[in-house]
Amino acid sequence: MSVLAQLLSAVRDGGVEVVDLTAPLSERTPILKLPEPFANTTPFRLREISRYDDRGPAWYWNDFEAGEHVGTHFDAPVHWVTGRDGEDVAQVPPGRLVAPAVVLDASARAATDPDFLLEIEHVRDWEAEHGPLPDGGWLLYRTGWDARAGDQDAFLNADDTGPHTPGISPECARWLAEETRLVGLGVETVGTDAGAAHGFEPPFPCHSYFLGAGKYGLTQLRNLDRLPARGAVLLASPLPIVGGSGSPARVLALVER
Ligand SMILES: O=C(O)C(=O)c1ccccc1S
Ligand SMILES: [Mn+2]
Repeated sequence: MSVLAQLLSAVRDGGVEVVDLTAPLSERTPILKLPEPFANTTPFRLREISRYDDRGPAWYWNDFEAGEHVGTHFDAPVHWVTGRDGEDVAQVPPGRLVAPAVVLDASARAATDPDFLLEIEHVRDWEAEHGPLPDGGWLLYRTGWDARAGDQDAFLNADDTGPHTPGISPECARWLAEETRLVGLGVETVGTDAGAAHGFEPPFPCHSYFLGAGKYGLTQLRNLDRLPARGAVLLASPLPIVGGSGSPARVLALVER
């Protein structure tokens, strides 16, 4: 039996579970809010064209509008100034969209400290227990933040000092981006950087270092608690928007049960 036939058989018999890591996309999907004077993205919105009526008797269809960086979405290198000469989302090689994924669980720390930042030592501790980060793979950073995704205010968790959501320190972001062979970073929060990252050096270090290194980001993931620390295969499916900086994406994980 071919490898692909074995995979399909395993999916059908439950030996391999397909776990959906994608948040539902609707007008209630939380969006990033940048402070003045910066421009902001457009929330997701459906606009009905017809629904089996005189506008179209036998068909239902909609237009939709949304920013590239709304909901569960893919960040391409060109999204950041450090990656301005890199791939746009249509240029990402399809072979890089199927890759191993590991999960680093910091949910307990994030539960007590919404500004928690992952440091190199935390990753080293994870590797000591679970083995090395995967060559050409994704680091999925589990914080439990997906539980807040149904409430924009709770998800962004902002006060008069700005958003407070967990992330990665500049030092750790640089090390992960420039000194490991990861393909990208996936998170549960609204963006790959911590809520306070506008005040870091460099600002938004995960964007700056990962996209500057020709790597990718995935945001607003969910169900990371259903994945093993290592062994899952991640399938990321951004739309190939020509010239685009990213795209809403369906993200699936294959997990052996
Ligand atoms: O890539 C994103 O969705 C994102 O988080 C972002 C977008 C634009 C500006 C800053 C940030 S921090
Ligand atoms: Mn983005």
